[in-house]
Amino acid sequence: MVTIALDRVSVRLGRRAVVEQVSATLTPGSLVGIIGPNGAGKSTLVRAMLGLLPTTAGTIAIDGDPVARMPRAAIARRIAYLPQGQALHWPLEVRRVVALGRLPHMAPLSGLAPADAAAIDRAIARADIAHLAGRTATELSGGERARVLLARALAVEAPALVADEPLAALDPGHQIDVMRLLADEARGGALVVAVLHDLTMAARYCDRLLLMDGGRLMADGAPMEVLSADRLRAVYGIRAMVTESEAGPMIVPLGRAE
Ligand SMILES: Nc1ncnc2c1ncn2[C@@H]1O[C@H](COP(=O)(O)OP(=O)(O)OP(=O)(O)O)[C@@H](O)[C@H]1O
Repeated sequence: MVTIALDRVSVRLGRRAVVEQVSATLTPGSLVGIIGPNGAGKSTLVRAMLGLLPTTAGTIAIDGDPVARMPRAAIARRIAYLPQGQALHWPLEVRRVVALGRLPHMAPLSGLAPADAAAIDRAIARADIAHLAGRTATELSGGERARVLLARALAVEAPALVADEPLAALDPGHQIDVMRLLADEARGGALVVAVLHDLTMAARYCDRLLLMDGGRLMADGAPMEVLSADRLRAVYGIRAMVTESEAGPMIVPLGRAE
């Protein structure tokens, strides 16, 4: 189980204040969506949570330990990370890419143990890429590559998963599969944090949404409390239909707000 506690977190990049005074406690067993317009500071916030960027003020703690003082490998074992839009540069076989997810558990220069192989198999099955396992990673489509990288993050089998735009490049069927998978991880006790742009998916599958704008946390709560038409107008500058369908909530952008 992992809890990530953010206390008045601010991050500056260069001279720009990108995240300002964000406080939230993210608890195990929940799927937390981070939403907000382009440039709102979502990726910066998640990178700070993982200790990849220093905070300029405030503190971030993982299970009470300040991230700033945790060794990188210890964080990597606690929180699996699927970065935004990551490229694959080496012509590795897909299974070997997924196997990289086991690195945080391996001693230097040691090979894969049977437990590692089993975790890799589980991740390949869950990300629905068994048919790609023998392919060369650099020769995949954008959506196939995205699922391989998700499998690599799942192979860590960490108690928390942070996924930055895990739906980008996926077709509608695989978007649903991935949201279900993230929700299942949370039902199993994991803390799952996902940066999302699809508001319907966010509303349907997330337990809680953090809405960011201009580096600030504008709303934090149950999806349909956060996603009011007024707030979507104020934050995204859109007119949107917010409604319930038999399949769950639906948020349909209708146009730019006048
Ligand atoms: N290295 C940097 N130096 C200065 N500003 C930066 C740097 N990296 C990002 N920024 C700025 O910080 C702001 C937040 O960026 P961030 O990537 O966190 O936004 P985001 O909410 O994830 O956006 P998107 O939805 O477009 O991915 C943006 O205005 C961006 O231009």
